[in-house]
Amino acid sequence: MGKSVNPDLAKARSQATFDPANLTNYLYGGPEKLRRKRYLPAFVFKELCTEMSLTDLCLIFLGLLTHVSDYLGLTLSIENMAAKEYKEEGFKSTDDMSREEAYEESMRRAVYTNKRVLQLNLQDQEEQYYFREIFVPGANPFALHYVMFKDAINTQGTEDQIQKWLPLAETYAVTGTYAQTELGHGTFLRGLETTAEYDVQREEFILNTPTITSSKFWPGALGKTANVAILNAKLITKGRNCGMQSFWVPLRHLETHQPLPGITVGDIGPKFGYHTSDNGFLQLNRVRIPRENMLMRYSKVLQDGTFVPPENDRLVYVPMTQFRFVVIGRSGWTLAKAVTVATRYSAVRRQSEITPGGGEVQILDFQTQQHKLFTQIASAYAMIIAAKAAKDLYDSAFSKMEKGNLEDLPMLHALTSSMKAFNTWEMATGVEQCRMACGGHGYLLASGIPQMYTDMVSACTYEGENTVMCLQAARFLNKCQEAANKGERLPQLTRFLQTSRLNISSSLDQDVDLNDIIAAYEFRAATVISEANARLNAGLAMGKSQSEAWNYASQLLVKAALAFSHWFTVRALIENMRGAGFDNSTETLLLQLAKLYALDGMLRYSGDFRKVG
Ligand SMILES: CCCCCCCCCCCCCCCCC/C=C/C(=O)SCCNC(=O)CCNC(=O)[C@H](O)C(C)(C)COP(=O)(O)OP(=O)(O)OC[C@H]1O[C@@H](n2cnc3c(N)ncnc32)[C@H](O)[C@@H]1OP(=O)(O)O
Ligand SMILES: Cc1cc2nc3c(=O)[nH]c(=O)nc-3n(C[C@H](O)[C@H](O)[C@H](O)COP(=O)(O)OP(=O)(O)OC[C@H]3O[C@@H](n4cnc5c(N)ncnc54)[C@H](O)[C@@H]3O)c2cc1C
Repeated sequence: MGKSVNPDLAKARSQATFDPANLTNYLYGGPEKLRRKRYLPAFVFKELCTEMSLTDLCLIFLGLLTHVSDYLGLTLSIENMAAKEYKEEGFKSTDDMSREEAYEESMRRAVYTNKRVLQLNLQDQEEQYYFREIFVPGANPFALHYVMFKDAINTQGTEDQIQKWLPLAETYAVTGTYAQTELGHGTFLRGLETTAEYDVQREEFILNTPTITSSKFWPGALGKTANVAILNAKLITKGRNCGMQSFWVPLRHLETHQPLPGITVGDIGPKFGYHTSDNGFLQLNRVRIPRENMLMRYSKVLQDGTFVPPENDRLVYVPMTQFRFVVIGRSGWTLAKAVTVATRYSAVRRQSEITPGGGEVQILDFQTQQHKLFTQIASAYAMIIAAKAAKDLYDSAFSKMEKGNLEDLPMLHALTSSMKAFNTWEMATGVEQCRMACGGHGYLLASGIPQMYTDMVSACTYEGENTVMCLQAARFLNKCQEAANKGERLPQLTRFLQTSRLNISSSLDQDVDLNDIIAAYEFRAATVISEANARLNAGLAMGKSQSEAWNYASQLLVKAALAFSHWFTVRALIENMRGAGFDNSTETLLLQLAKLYALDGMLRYSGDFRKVG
């Protein structure tokens, strides 16, 4: 079955002034990674789609080779193709299913992909993700298992604990979740009420959710899927509260999957999106676990109940920081998918005339449609590239941390917190703009865009509510501003607070200089951070306490964190586009895209930029 390309789409593509393969290779990390990424889904569909002819498959494969943008769209049609041919009970779209049926269908697909990942020995996390994403396009019931559950074991467990537990997770002998949030507290971790009291006689912890508000509430996979949790609770030993620690807590019987004694678990009910994730609740009624079940990489409880504190009590937060990086990256790719669908649609949708009597035009010809979409294409590239830049910083800092050097932890926390907030808010706005750019058809679930929005917009809340994350980043930025005020040495990432000057050479009648763009964003960030610091100090001068003055300045502090992230993103985009070794035509285009992104940002935040001249 040959798949003919719509002539309007073909025409639009034929006008490209660059070779998409250059970009695709860059975005996916090189030709070999890209080949693997494309091979995996085609391999699976060939295996699954009993009646799909080899010709079809070659067409798919060729289709994947030509246009990355088309790849995503084609993926959706492959999935539909597979929908008819799926070998087992049939591969049905979950759009028309009840929540129960949708969960079961997603679970069926996820279990299939889990088995195949093991049989194919796919070690690389990205390859695993690509393989799964095709088959479980919405929320994957195993998402917590794949990421936070295993990351917590790897980052909080001792070597012995990793040796013991990680193989169980890797082979799905257990299915895990990360249970931290409670009904009464999600943001304020020091307010968590679940207790883990050490019984020195039996060398066990007694886990308890003493109040209704202490019930664990929200963790993914808790409703039905998970049989073990990495659970965060307040450690009490020798009568002393030793703060939040992590514990390996069996929840359900490994054979019968029934809740274990003292455990009450269930699903929290329908949500705005993320329908195929069974977010759940958990109550613990004096459940006992052995002392060895506390994750003791950084802090320990000795047999006699002595608490050995961590070198830094923030190390228990590392799994959240790690996952914020995943969210930062996924935000850009989610927007990339949405704007790919909307742009392809805009090439094939003909509606209205530009010239009366001239016939209906491709809606992509309207300037307003181009503005809606091209700014989002630019934003998707900016977020993907800034996420790579942030991850490079993270990797270098994390390798130092693993050797015990924690000096970069505050910078890392500030960067992940602010970028997670910035990227997810920008993604949410951008995906919604793409949906609306498709008119009525964008409102159809079949377009794929509504689910992208309803699933991923939750990232503005989970992993640290965005406002709270901005305020966390602002703590670091404000400290840096105070140090700058005293002429002290600053961390590399914030030295611009001392050096940024506004000496723009560009004039309005010439093409703007890219260095001027970076300077403008840097100066805007420095100015907003300085203003927030001044507001905080003004609050103190008015006699407010430190916390009251913080609250008094908090709106500006949030703006400071977002201005910092915007600068980091613009700088990463321009510097990576200039240094990526593209051929001239591709580099020219990408720098145009970078300018579009930066100048659109100046228009959207024109108050800031006009204020700083
Ligand atoms: C293409 C390939 C991709 C590969 C893989 C992709 C797969 C996955 C795809 C996507 C799948 C999607 C699945 C998503 C499922 C959803 C999962 C969601 C999980 C969760 O939501 S888990 C729960 C998250 N909860 C939170 O984040 C809670 C937020 N609250 C807090 O962190 C804290 O309460 C606080 C930070 C807000 C406040 O902390 P505290 O009370 O201690 O008070 P302070 O503000 O005074 O902070 C004290 C000092 O500690 C520092 N600090 C705080 N946090 C950290 C940290 N994380 N790291 C380092 N330092 C930290 C503060 O800065 C303070 O220090 P200071 O020096 O005094 O400033
Ligand atoms: C889809 C989804 C999946 C999730 N998965 C998990 C999971 O697997 N495991 C898990 O443990 N948790 C999970 N969560 C819970 C998530 O981590 C929390 O919802 C999140 O941390 C926010 O906490 P909260 O819900 O208590 O909101 P709140 O903190 O109550 O936020 C409500 C409002 O209060 C404001 N606010 C709160 N504190 C401050 C402050 N200090 N300063 C200014 N404003 C403030 C916020 O900005 C927000 O506007 C998930 C949530 C969702 C939506």
